[in-house]
Amino acid sequence: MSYGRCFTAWRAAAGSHWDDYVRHRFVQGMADGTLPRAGFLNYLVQDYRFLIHFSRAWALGIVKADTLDEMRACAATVDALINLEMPLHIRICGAEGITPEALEAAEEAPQNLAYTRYVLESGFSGDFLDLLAALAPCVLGYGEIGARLAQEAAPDTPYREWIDTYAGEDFQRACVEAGALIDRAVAARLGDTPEALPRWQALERRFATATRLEVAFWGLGVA
Ligand SMILES: Cc1ncc(C[n+]2csc(CCO)c2C)c(N)n1
Repeated sequence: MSYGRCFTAWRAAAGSHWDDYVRHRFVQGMADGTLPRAGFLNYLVQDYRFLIHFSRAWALGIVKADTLDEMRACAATVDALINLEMPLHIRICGAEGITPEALEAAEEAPQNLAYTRYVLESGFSGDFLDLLAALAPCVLGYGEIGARLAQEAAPDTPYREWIDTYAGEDFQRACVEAGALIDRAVAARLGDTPEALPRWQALERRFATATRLEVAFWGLGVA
């Protein structure tokens, strides 16, 4: 599965941080079923707050966009996050005995603070491309993880629902669209050979930083 030209280049520039993210012990534990449930639940509770901030970050994308096409893509992601992913999270947590009140009351972990505020800050002080570079590892990394685990995971892993969500057609299509949005946005602002510009390295660095923050976030779920 290809998520576009910029993603392919930024992922390569992130070097070993990318593999640390998509092949993290947490991910491998979901694949073989050995990830302890308590760790997964701690991750889920933190992820609830994370998704609220990411909804805000995509909404900031609407503010920072230059064209209706870009605004529409960001608005569609905000809608999917708030009206599809958040209710799913609340349902999965509910099935585990975690009430919406408990989700609301949970204290935000430093790893969560660092990552979500880094992404929001990228958008506040930067432009649309800075924001997209900071947002990209989240969407496209989970797309890559879902697609791989759908092939490699143990048939009886208790994390099958999580894997199927991110491996599924709907989410994979959203990843292809996010990759295409990034490619279009970069081409419109930086032209056809963006790799030659100093700006490109700053975007690569932002992508790599967000990737490192994803690695730290998995740490919330493993002892
Ligand atoms: C720590 C963490 N990283 C990535 C995701 C996945 N994710 C978060 S928002 C979104 C949709 C558009 O950005 C997706 C796919 C997650 N749930 N938690």
